[in-house]
Amino acid sequence: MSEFPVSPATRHWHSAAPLALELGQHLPGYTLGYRTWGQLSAAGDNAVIVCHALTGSADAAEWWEPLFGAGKAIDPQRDFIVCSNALGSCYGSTGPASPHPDGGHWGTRFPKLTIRDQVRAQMALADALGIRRIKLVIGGSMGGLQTLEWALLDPQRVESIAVIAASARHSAWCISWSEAQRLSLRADPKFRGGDYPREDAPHAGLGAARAIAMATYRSPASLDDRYGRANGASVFDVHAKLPDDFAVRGWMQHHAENFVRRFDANCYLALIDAMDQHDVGHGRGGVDAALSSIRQPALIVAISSDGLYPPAEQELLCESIPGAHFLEINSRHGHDGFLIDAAAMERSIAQFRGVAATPGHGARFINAAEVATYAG
Ligand SMILES: CC(=O)SCCNC(=O)CCNC(=O)[C@H](O)C(C)(C)COP(=O)(O)OP(=O)(O)OC[C@H]1O[C@@H](n2cnc3c(N)ncnc32)[C@H](O)[C@@H]1OP(=O)(O)O
Ligand SMILES: N[C@@H](CCO)C(=O)O
Repeated sequence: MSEFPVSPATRHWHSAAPLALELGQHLPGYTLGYRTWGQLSAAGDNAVIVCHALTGSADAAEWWEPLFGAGKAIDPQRDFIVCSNALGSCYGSTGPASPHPDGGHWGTRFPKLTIRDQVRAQMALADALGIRRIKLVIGGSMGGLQTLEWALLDPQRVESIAVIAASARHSAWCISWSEAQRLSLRADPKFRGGDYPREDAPHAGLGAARAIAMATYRSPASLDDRYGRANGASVFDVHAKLPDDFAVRGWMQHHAENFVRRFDANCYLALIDAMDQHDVGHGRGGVDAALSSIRQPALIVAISSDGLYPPAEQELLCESIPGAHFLEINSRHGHDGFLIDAAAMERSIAQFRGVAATPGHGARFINAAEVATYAG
């Protein structure tokens, strides 16, 4: 069982069958922590799969609360909703922090994963739950990368996808930020090449990596609104003792300190490595060939201020996936807008699913043909 904060509602499914991994190794059985909401229909055809972001968990109804509920885009009265913790993470699923079959933890023995491996594990869980048709796969950020792979790996079962704040392949920009985080983590002498004792983990390095990531998840306007000099005294932390105790420093330190209590360093590396490997075109004749083979209705959502996966990357997805719809959320919060401003896309997702008439407030909803002329 995980020492990290797994909600009591999380259930655990164990596969005794090994998982052959894309990069050549295998897992000799694995566990996925997962949660469900609603009832699976007798025909097994009303599933919705929710895929979480890098540090998320199976608790989708909590971190994506604005999308969930009666009459909402994701409705437990209509849908059988499944969210599983990603393989490689530490909220109930097998990852580097999990026990190794031969004793101790997997740690540096954990094999290299890809986004496709994570999705294949989720597909096996869907099989075990008796799911025959999936009405929608939806996810943001890492969850969006998984959603694209779901469409390509399980085309017979997946009926539609909603891909949010994601890209066809990880950009050099994203990979460079991952590397800055790896360098910070590895610079902590307590990291010890990944073979750190559980009770003396590299918290300084992991916290620094999270602080770097937090800046990339927001936008200049978002941080300035909250902590900028125009806000006068609020530029300084409420607990400021020194003239340079800027509030934004306090915010970053707070996130760094919180994160090391809820995440494992090797799991973090496993997940960012998997994200950096992401390329839907790999082994499929290139990005355009892969995307143009997607036959399911697709909703591609961009966050207007996302500097990490900028809207141009979602426009590219939309241009290559036949008939895809492009939606831009007006959010000042950058990449994290898909969490912080989730309410702004709820009606549009409902409309895409055919359960609401209008796209709602705070979002533009345009057809693929219009993307070429879309000026932001
Ligand atoms: C088991 C799990 O937790 S995993 C499942 C949930 N987590 C996820 O899905 C991961 C993704 N989540 C996130 O990245 C974030 O939580 C978000 C994006 C959803 C929410 O972001 P926001 O609500 O905007 O929070 P924000 O980044 O402003 O941080 C607020 C925190 O910073 C603190 N803070 C803000 N300014 C300062 C400051 N100057 N000094 C110190 N602390 C500060 C606040 O007190 C608050 O603390 P709290 O979270 O302990 O209550
Ligand atoms: N803030 C989110 C988004 C990362 O893409 C997370 O930590 O999972």
